Amino acid sequence: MESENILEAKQVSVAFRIAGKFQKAIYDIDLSLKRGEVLAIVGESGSGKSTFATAVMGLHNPNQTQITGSILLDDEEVIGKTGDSMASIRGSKVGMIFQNPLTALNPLMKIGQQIKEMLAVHDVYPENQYESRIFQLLEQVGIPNPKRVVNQFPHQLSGGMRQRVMIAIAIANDPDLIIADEPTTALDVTIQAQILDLILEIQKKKNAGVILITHDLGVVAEVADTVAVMYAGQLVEKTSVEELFQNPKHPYTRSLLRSNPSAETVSDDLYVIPGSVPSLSKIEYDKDLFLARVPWMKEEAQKVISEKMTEISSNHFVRGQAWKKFEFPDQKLKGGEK
Ligand SMILES: Nc1ncnc2c1ncn2[C@@H]1O[C@H](COP(=O)(O)OP(=O)(O)OP(=O)(O)O)[C@@H](O)[C@H]1O
Repeated sequence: MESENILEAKQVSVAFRIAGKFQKAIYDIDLSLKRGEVLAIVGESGSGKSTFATAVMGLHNPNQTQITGSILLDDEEVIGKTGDSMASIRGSKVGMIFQNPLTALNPLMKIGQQIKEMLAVHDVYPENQYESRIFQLLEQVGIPNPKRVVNQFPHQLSGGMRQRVMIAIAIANDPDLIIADEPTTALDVTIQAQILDLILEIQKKKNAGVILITHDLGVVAEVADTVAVMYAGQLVEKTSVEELFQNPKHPYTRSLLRSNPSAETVSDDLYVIPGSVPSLSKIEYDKDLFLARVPWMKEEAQKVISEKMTEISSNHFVRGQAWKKFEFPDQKLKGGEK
């Protein structure tokens, strides 16, 4: 029987070998995703979102990376799998859409051939169906004139068309989980909504799970069911999209929401989080990671951040206790909110 959760990640940590020693980039990530749902992972650049996604895909170099914990994809353990055994999962159970199609696609190979290679790695479709499947996919992702496109190279297509091709490759073998890592960042604003709609259309049709990695909280509000906020390699808050926007708790989440342009913030009041995510060598988990980023947190609150996530209400998880004492400094907001 199909398991309800397509992804079940428990206590996932990833460390990279840097200058001869392993340094952790993500710590004890617990995340799960049901079929048919969209999980958004948000956080600033360097917070560890892609490192987690790459672990789910089994794409980290095993000689340079230590991964611990458990990642079940449709009940099958991914951690520890390499080579052919991982390749057979990748593509058939999980497909990934990368930020930049130009670097993800092979510049020297025709589009049709690239899709065919993906089909050939798996036994989902028999060889005599490859050609019809390629055309079916190109049509599904909205490529006009697929007959011409199969014989073209990536550089001959526009950015939006390249991203559509990458989506076709990612879904070629009908994966149950689609990971989209900033799938629209490299595209023109006008094309962004079309690509996002396409991903969601495919997701609904297949009842697939989607992990959407994005900086764009507007997109999150629109499409996500669950949101996980990451900072410096840890999850700091995880809950339903409604709860996150209506009742954010962690000081870092609240700073992120304040720093995003939205209907509620007057543009002059847009908050800028000071500093940036610390580099791996500077992350010290026995010290307060948030001090530099949320500087007005009360002194006692700064001391009580623990490393544990607690379920503060049904399905609402927050790291530490500091949120209980956190107050934003006065900021002018529309509607007189303080
Ligand atoms: N292969 C690697 N070797 C060493 N360090 C790495 C490697 N990949 C990522 N890192 C480091 O791990 C941390 C997390 O990076 P990651 O790319 O996962 O963040 P991110 O949240 O996805 O950022 P972005 O939004 O910019 O993609 C960063 O400090 C990054 O420099």
